[in-house]
Amino acid sequence: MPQRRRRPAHEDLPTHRPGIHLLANPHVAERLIRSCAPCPGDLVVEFGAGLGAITTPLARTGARVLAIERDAGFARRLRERVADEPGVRIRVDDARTTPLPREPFLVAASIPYAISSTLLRRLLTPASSRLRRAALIVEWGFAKRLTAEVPRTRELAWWAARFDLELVHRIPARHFRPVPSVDSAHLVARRRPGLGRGAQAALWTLLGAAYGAPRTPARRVVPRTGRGRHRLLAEHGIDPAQPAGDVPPPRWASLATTLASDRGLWFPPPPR
Ligand SMILES: C[S@@+](CC[C@H](N)C(=O)[O-])C[C@H]1O[C@@H](n2cnc3c(N)ncnc32)[C@H](O)[C@@H]1O
Repeated sequence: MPQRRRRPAHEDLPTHRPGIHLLANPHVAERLIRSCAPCPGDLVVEFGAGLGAITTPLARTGARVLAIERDAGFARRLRERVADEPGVRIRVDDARTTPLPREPFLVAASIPYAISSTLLRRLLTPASSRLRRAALIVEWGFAKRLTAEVPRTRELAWWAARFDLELVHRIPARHFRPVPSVDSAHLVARRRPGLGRGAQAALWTLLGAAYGAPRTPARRVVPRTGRGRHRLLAEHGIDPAQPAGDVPPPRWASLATTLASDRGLWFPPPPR
């Protein structure tokens, strides 16, 4: 039987909302969802669901979808669009304050540029975050800053040490309606395995020392252990004379794992 064609979400844009750019290319949404890689039953949170350009294909993966949308008008229309998708829950709420799941979760979202930093801080900063993986559409320049080999701030370094941040591809502005003035990026954050509580505490302390005095040689920001600082740093691919602020965060994470196993050291807990 011929299927009725579902109108693309952006064609339903009721009135122009300033600063809101809906995704108009379904291939971009499909690629985003593939990189999020949900299995049936996984919980996927979508922030800023709009009219469902991502929500609808996401629901078809069999994942449980929690769609957060602040605009009640959008949420009402989205509810109609996904009425026959039992796995979708819509919550009218602000992504900056809505409670995050206590169970492990994934994220797939095209997030409003204005709240990108706030939202990523909620997802990536707390050591207690249950986020496993996030596939995001963000502003191009923001994605470049996030994925720099050596980030500019301690917080960005904290994210990059605990998550593999991959800039998958550039998304030209023409794939959105209305067309924004800048391009976007498809970004994926995958939690790096094996960084336990103690290692996270050591990492937070190392980054504090490195970013507090970025021109200081790396050997000076590392606590004394029985093993000799030069050897210890070299084992983790860090040149002891290198400025501490130039060390790529995954190397600090690797060193933190070793320091955490030293019973003579104690590190204050990282942000919860
Ligand atoms: C870039 S659009 C993306 C919409 C849809 N996901 C798409 O790809 O077409 C961002 C969406 O986030 C919503 N939004 C903006 N600020 C929000 C906030 N603080 N909390 C939740 N949703 C928000 C907007 O109403 C809009 O629907």
